[in-house]
Amino acid sequence: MKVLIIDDEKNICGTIKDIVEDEGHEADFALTFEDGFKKLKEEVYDVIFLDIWLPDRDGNEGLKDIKKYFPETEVIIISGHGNIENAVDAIKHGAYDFLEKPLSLDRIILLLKHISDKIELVRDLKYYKFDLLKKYELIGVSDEITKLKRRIEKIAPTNAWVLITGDNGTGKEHVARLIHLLSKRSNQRFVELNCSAVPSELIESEMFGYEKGAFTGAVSRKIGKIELANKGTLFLDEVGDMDLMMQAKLLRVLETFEFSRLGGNEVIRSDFRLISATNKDIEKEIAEGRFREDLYYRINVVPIHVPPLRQRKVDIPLLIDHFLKESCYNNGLNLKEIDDELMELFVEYDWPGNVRQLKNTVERMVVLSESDKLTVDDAPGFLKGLKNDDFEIISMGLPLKKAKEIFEKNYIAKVLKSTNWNISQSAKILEIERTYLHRKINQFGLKK
Ligand SMILES: Nc1ncnc2c1ncn2[C@@H]1O[C@H](COP(=O)(O)OP(=O)(O)OP(=O)(O)O)[C@@H](O)[C@H]1O
Repeated sequence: MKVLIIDDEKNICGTIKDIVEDEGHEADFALTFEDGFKKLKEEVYDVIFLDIWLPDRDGNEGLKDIKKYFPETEVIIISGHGNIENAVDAIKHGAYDFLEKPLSLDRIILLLKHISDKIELVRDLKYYKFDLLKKYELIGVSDEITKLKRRIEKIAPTNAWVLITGDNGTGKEHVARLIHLLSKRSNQRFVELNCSAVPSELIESEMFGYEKGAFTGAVSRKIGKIELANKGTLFLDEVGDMDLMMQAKLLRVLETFEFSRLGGNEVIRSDFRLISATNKDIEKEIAEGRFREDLYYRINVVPIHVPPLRQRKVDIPLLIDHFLKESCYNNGLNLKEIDDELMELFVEYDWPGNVRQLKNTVERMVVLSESDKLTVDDAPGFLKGLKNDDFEIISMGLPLKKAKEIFEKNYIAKVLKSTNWNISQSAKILEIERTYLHRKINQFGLKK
């Protein structure tokens, strides 16, 4: 650490400087506030020992200036005997602690140790947060993703409740975690409850927790997710799958922020920010009587829609690049590349399982392939369209003409492969003219 001592008594400066240096830190001193403030503008100091009685500036006023311009620097006030009230006041204005004259060697050492631990902790936390922000960065340059990023940046620092919609694997949880990380609650917990993975009889105890003996098997108290999310973010994934009885119970908590653990009487308050996600069309669920309209209006303050990957194909190469780097790094492998032909296949495909399917496909190929350059040969069948189930490549949502074309291309490729590219034989099987087959081969860009 770098320490500055501001005191008009030279021997006090000298004593503290020696102790600080003995503890392995760097120290410097100034005999006037003006001189000290000048040094602060020139160097970054972690700690300042500041005399409360200085000839050129009242210590408390000086403290306010320091905290205003250098808020991260910790200030320890040095007060004379009988000045404790002033020192206490200084703590209210942001001083870390105070030292009384005559100075105690042990106390200075202890204060230095506490501040250095604190700085290390803050630094670790910053690195940890930086890692998390990198992990949950939204990869993509499409208009859709750019708009999404802008919306997230705008709403994340507010306390507004968010409902994220989108198909499976589009990145709804990814977005929810990013909102939390960019929010003022990011130092608190992000608590996830998947409403579809938990059987409905268990969901209540997961949500509210229970007291010991609340039911058979409740051998000790369990804190529920709502309570755990106090001061943080509660993420209700697949909220559209929740049954009507649970919806009523949830709505009550969302209106009052109060609940009790199962089998308990104590009323517990929890201050959480709610982010929900669903792949269902909630308005349709409401129309069909499976979702409460009042609950929908509560949870859907800010709607966020994550579009399917097939509507933002320009993002595919970037996502591939990101997942390649990530999975090579995670598996301790050299960085692998994808050749142009394979990249074309990736971009052409419609990814019904969205980003998750793309990520899993890249990971699988990285792990299974021996070479550092991934080619069409490494691609799974559904990408090559050469597997038995040719229909697998025809994703839902395609116009019939496009679907027919994909089928035609794959079927012809398959027949050609089965005859080892004997054109006459293939044309016979397909019951078409050889010239027509040649035209199709050219049209689809088929290669042996
Ligand atoms: N834009 C993106 N950039 C980087 N990674 C992404 C992006 N979108 C999704 N992912 C990654 O893809 C995977 C699937 O995303 P996620 O689990 O958030 O989807 P989901 O919509 O919540 O899925 P489900 O509906 O099945 O719960 C995750 O590993 C996620 O980190």
